[in-house]
Amino acid sequence: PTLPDPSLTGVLAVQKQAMAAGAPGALTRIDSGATVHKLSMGKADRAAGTVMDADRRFRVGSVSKSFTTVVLMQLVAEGRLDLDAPANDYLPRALPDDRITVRHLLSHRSGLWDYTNDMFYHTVPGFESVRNKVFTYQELIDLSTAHAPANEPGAAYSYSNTNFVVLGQMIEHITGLPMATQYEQRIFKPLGLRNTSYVHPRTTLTGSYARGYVRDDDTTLPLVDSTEQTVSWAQSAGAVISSSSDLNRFFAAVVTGKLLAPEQLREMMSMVPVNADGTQSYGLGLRGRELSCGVTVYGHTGTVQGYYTYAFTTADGKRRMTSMANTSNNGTVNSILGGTLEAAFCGTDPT
Ligand SMILES: CC1(C)S[C@@H]2[C@H](NC(=O)CCCC[C@H](NC(=O)C[NH3+])C(=O)[O-])C(=O)N2[C@H]1C(=O)[O-]
Repeated sequence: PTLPDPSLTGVLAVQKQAMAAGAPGALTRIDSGATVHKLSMGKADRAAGTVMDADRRFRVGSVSKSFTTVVLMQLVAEGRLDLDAPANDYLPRALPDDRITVRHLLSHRSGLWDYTNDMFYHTVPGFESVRNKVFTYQELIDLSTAHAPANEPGAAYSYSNTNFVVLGQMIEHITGLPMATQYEQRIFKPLGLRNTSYVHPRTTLTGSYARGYVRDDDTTLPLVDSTEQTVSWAQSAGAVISSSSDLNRFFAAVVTGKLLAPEQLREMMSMVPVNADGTQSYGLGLRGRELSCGVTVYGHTGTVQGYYTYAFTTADGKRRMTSMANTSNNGTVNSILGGTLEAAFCGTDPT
């Protein structure tokens, strides 16, 4: 089906509402065939008064999970591991349950507890206590396995950062190479993603970037500048830095088979509904969203201190959109920002 034209007034209205709800700034980039739309407003740096623009780099949070999945699925294609084998076959230290498979990890069905539930129970104190910390994968996994699992392996979808920390440890254990090298050699370089990097545990962003501001649980307190952090609490689950143009190029490359062989792409895009009305689904390190105009888009969302991200593409890669608001711990902003999907793919304006 041909898509309605994007509604640029709709994107601007969503961004305006996100700022009214507390975001210092917002950006959106839509690539529709050869046409590019770049829309931004507000501030990239509150203290300096620097205005936002759509080319700035930012922390993408869990959009990183789709990058980690591509590396893992390339290893599957190379015969280095089997999706339905026990994860313990490929790890330096066994998880408590041998029944957890590689596929369970990629689809958030392992039941492994998400250690960030405890780590960030109190948002700003939790963040301040880890922002300069460097964790090993094993330290994070041990934080998780100190808790009972959320479900039996394969029995339910329960999103957990732990799954993609285990996958990062697995990839490094199998290949003997750091994730940074894998991302660079298998994705960033081949696609020419010049605004994308994995600099863990370095805390600084380079080039032109947006600063991020996390809101305190006490919303009467000022925003906290959370731009500089190691993101070591997430690593292969959330530490990639990128830009709207690079994320649009990445997801178009994924769905058009530039990075994965047909079999692995089919597996990655095999979506399972994760909400009551089936409009939200999860495949392997990939989210699916069915929109009001009947189109399903594929990509990932991200929430990291100071940054909300939506990065999605149509199945044929012809239209893709990335939007970002530079605040977090503000659910209203996050759900408002999700309105850029309807504007970009269905041409609708927010109510
Ligand atoms: C499933 C999600 C939403 S959470 C998961 C991951 N982000 C995190 O786990 C960070 C959680 C703490 C973020 C922090 N919140 C608190 O501290 C709350 N007390 C804030 O808002 O700055 C990511 O990214 N994913 C999102 C995703 O996949 O969309």
